[in-house]
Amino acid sequence: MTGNLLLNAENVGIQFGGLKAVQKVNMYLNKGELIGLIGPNGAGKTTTFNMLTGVYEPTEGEISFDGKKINGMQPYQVTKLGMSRTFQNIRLFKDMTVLDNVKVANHQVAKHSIISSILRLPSHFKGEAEMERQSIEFLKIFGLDVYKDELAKNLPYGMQRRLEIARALAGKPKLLLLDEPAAGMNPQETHDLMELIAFIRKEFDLTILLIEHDMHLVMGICERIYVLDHGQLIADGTPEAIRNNPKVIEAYLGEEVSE
Ligand SMILES: Nc1ncnc2c1ncn2[C@@H]1O[C@H](COP(=O)(O)OP(=O)(O)OP(=O)(O)O)[C@@H](O)[C@H]1O
Repeated sequence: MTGNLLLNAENVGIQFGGLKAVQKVNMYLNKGELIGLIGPNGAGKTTTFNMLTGVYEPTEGEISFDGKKINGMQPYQVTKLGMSRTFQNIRLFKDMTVLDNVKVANHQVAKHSIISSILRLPSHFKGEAEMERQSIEFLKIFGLDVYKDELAKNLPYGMQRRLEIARALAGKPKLLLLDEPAAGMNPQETHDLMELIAFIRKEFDLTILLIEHDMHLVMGICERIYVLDHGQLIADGTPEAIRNNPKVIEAYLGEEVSE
C-alpha cells in the first residue's frame, strides 16, 4: 500500500442481532484500481457496500476513505466525500426524464450558488445551461442521449441499468461502487457494459469496486478480486489466482468460476 490508497477497511464487520453478517473484512483500494467483490448468494457483499457507503455502521473495525475515517458517517456525508454507488435493484427517479435523472445528480456538485438560483441571476442561467450540456455529454457516453426526454421507467431494462451508472457518475465521484451492474442483462448487453466500465474508469480517472455474479465480466476487467463466503473474506488476488484457488472453487461448488 502506498500514498495511492483511496479506501481502506480494517477488520470490518457487522452483526444483526445474533447474525454476524460480515466479519473481519480487510480490504483496500488504490486510486485508479478496478476491483471485484464476489461470493455466493448471502455471502455479505451488499452488506459490505452498505457499510462502506454509510448505510450501515459497522459494529467492528474501521473504514477510511481518502484519508478520513468514515465509520458512523451518514450516506450523504460519504457521498459528499466522493463515493457514489448503484444498487442491485435499480433505483431511478422513474417518473422523471432520463436527462433529469442525471441533472439531479449533477446539481449536487453544481458550482453556481443557491442565492443566484433564488434570485435568478445570470450566473444561475449560465450554470443551468452548463449543467444541461454536461448532463447530455454524460448521456452520450452511455448511449442514452437518444432517450433524454423519455421517462426513466419507459427505458429498456439494460438502459435503466446504464442510466443508474450515468447518474452515479454525474456526481463526479472518486470511487464508484457498482452492485451487480450486469444483473438481468443479456450477453451482448453485458459485453457492452464491460467495455463501458473499462472506458469510464480511464476517462474519469475513477476507482471502481464492483459486485458481480457474471464471472466472465469480473475476470475480464478486474485487476484484483476479493471473495466473500459466509461473511468472511476467503481469498483475494488476481483473476488468475482466484480462478485457481481451491477455497473459491469449493465456495462456488457447482457454479462457474473458470471463465
Ligand atoms: N438489515 C439486515 N438485517 C438482518 N440481516 C441482514 C440485513 N442485511 C443483510 N442481512 C443478512 O446478511 C447476510 C448477507 O446478505 P447480503 O445481502 O449482504 O449478501 P450478498 O452477498 O449481497 O447476497 P446476494 O448475492 O444474494 O445479493 C444475509 O444472511 C442477509 O440475510
